[in-house]
Amino acid sequence: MLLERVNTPADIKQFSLPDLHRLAEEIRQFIIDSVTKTGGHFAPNLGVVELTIALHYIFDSPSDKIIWDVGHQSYVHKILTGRKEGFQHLRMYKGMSGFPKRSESEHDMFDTGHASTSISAALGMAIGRDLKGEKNQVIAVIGDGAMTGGMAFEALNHAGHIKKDMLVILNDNEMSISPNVGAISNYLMKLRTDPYYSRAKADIQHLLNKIPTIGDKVLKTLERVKDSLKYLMVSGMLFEEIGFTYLGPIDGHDLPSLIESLKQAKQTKGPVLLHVLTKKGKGYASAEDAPEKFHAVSPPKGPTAVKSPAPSYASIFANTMIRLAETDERVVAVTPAMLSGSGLNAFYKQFPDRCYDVGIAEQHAATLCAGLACSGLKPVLAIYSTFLQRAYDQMIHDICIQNLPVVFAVDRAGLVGPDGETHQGAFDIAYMRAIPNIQIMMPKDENELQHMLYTALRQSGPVAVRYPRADGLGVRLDQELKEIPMGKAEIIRDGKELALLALGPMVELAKQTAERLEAEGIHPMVVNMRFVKPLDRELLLDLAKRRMGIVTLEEASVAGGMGSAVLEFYAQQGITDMNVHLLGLPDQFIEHGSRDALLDSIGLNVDGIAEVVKMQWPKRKKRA
Ligand SMILES: Cc1ncc(C[n+]2csc(CCOP(=O)(O)OP(=O)(O)O)c2C)c(N)n1
Ligand SMILES: CC(=O)[C@@H](O)[C@H](O)COP(=O)(O)O
Ligand SMILES: [Mg+2]
Repeated sequence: MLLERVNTPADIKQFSLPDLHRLAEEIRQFIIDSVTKTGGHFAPNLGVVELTIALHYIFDSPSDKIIWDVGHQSYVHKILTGRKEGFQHLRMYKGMSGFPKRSESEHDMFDTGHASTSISAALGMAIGRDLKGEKNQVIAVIGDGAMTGGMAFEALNHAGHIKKDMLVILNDNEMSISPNVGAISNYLMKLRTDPYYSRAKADIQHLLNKIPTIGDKVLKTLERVKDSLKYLMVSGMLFEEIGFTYLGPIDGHDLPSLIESLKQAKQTKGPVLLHVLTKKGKGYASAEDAPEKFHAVSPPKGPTAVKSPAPSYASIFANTMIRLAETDERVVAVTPAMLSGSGLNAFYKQFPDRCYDVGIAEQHAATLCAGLACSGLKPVLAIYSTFLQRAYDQMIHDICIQNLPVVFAVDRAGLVGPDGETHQGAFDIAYMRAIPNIQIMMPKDENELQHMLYTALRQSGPVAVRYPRADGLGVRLDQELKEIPMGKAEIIRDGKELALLALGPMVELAKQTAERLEAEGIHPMVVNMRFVKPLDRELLLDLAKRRMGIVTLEEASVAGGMGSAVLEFYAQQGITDMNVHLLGLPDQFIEHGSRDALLDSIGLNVDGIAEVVKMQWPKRKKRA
């Protein structure tokens, strides 16, 4: 096995072309065998096997810097840079990350996870190199999906202007997670499929090469002729127009042309964009046929695993959206490239003109919703908590200042697990709560989610409904959707002495903890807070009147979270002697791992909460 001999990129430099082909086959099989066992991003990595081998064959990592946009396609890079063994624990707690991590390897130049950052980072490294008088290469590998992100164009705009030597490799497989969307994607299609342009370009190049050494002047003229022909044949060579040398498109699975093109790119001054055509899922038939389904795969459920009978929150969101859209034609859904992740495929099928996948463009998605609301529609922005971070100013400037009725369906709120720090939905309560006019709620289960969505669409201003990346509790779904009184909490069980104020999935945890404490003579009240903004003032004042201690529970950053809101409330009321303890996500980025392992690691479990309660209220006697 050649792969056994590869522990650093230098190990492949001496390989012959047949060796490199064999290595590609071995790596592809390694990914299939390993990732189908552990779960992880699958089709994207099968699509970049040859590209990554060619990159490490031509460039010298880590002195040459390779940045992987999104980074979900960096498994081949990790295999070639000495981390084969890490795949046994891919994305597991304390195991290898599924994304590039500077802390993991000297070959990982930039931590990624969110899309469209690689060109900016690469340009920064190119400027840094030149200021320090260094000579290394800088390469950004960005997919056609990530290229729909506005930030990518901000970087292209800057790079094309200041003309630093750098290489952008556009890995074009016509897919985002779903089929890629937008005019840029159509443009790339034209470049991909315009045989006339690529043939004529080859003919001209052949002609130029055939003419014995000719004076620079003539060569420059002929180059201009070639370029103007290029312009003529593919109108507005977008990348050339903004200052890049465009190379390609080339077959991203053909090692000789990859190697040849990378050599050419390496010798070309200024910013270069190499357009590489790949097949997402290459080498695994079902992934090639269904790259969306195989974008990421889950580990096989063990023989003993019981399939949860409960639907996922995302599926409840999607089904409720269909119900709401059927009865109100103003309801419109918008998603920034997460159609399947948000569960909206069926909605799109039923309402194709009321469902917009805008590409990886969260800022645009938010302000599009503002425009839709201004025209009297009821837009629902289906967006992951972590990706909503991209649209923070749009929330404030375009939606909340104008107090527009936009519903934010904030999915993946709380710990998402294996995707780690870049994807945990930790901060949305803190970053939304400070914005005037917005209302924020979170259901305790899937039945309450459907009622909250119904309630949110009946509000006259912006509302966020946040829910986790999880299956529901398997509770019965009410047939009739009903309005939940805004700002009204639900007392699950009364109690004495202290109250557990819980949000979302923490309500179930609070109930289990209360049962545990009963046996220890402690009888906590359990409250389903339902709302972060507005808080249930009446409830909080009553707790103060009853001299109750409080433990707040949320799967969100404690800093700025629901607990902070409770503290602020009492402070504003001049009630200064409340015993309030805040539990939630600590002031650190939460790494990858299963959600349960992560909750245990921060003590957000029955044991952890019970410990805090007994510490805070130690005086209870044990039952005789
Ligand atoms: C800002 C942001 N929005 C959404 C996502 C979710 N996401 C992860 S990969 C992906 C598609 C990327 O497509 P492309 O760049 O073409 O890579 P491919 O999977 O095709 O290799 C999306 C939308 C993300 N990582 N970051
Ligand atoms: C890399 C990326 O950002 C997406 O593929 C993300 O991992 C999807 O997350 P879900 O699996 O929660 O839909
Ligand atoms: Mg793609």
